[in-house]
Amino acid sequence: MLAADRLSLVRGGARVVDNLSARLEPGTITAIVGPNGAGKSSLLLGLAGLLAPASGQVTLDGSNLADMPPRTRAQAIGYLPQASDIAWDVAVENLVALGRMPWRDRGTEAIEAAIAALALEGLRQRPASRLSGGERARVLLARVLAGNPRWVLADEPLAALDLAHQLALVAHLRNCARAGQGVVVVVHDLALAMNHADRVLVLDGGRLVIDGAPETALSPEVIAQVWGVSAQWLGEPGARALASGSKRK
Ligand SMILES: Nc1ncnc2c1ncn2[C@@H]1O[C@H](COP(=O)(O)OP(=O)(O)OP(=O)(O)O)[C@@H](O)[C@H]1O
Repeated sequence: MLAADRLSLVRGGARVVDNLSARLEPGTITAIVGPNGAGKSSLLLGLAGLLAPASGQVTLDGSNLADMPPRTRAQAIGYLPQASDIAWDVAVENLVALGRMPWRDRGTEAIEAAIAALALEGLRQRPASRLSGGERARVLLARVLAGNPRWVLADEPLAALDLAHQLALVAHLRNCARAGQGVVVVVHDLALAMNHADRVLVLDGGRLVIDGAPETALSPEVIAQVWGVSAQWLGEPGARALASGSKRK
């Protein structure tokens, strides 16, 4: 269990996550959603133990993350930052292999599994600095998955992907969850959260507005309140589309 307990985070002197409590379950996919600047990325950093709490705490299976040796924490929690660039001219397969750093082993099996999961076989030898945005996103996620973390925390992993790769990645994250890993993703696409998450945390202005099943957390009332948009869900459960109307505020 990864839990935030009355967590507040401060960046640039401002409180960007405010007194937030949530208990995240392994074996599930949790989506964090909210408008721009709501504090989603900051919360993910806090949950990964990469942004120290101003107050409150984050615990992993009851232990305070802040007290955990960085290597132990990195073995347990894999973190994928939002749209990162790759500066080095390292080959894709070597970059994915860097995901084994917390373990200090070769971890060939885990690396091959990650390469296969993100369909990177054809790109193995390509210099990572010469990839498209979507390819880069897949390589960086493969690096996280190669570490076989118990928790996968990914900041907008789907944003740069085309539809086919989005669906493939969602299917892979579902497999991770089925295998017992905890998956936490920041997403902007509310339909992705509605259709594929087990649970949704809605943030606004650093505060947790609602935390619940997608149907509840992403009701038209919540969407109107948080995004200021009149919208309704169309279609069947698991294949819903959001029909948005006018901006309400
Ligand atoms: N490095 C930083 N230093 C200071 N303030 C920051 C920093 N990064 C983000 N912030 C501020 O923290 C607040 C929350 O930002 P955060 O990136 O967590 O929001 P977000 O919900 O992920 O936004 P987005 O949807 O735009 O990615 C914003 O007001 C932002 O300006």
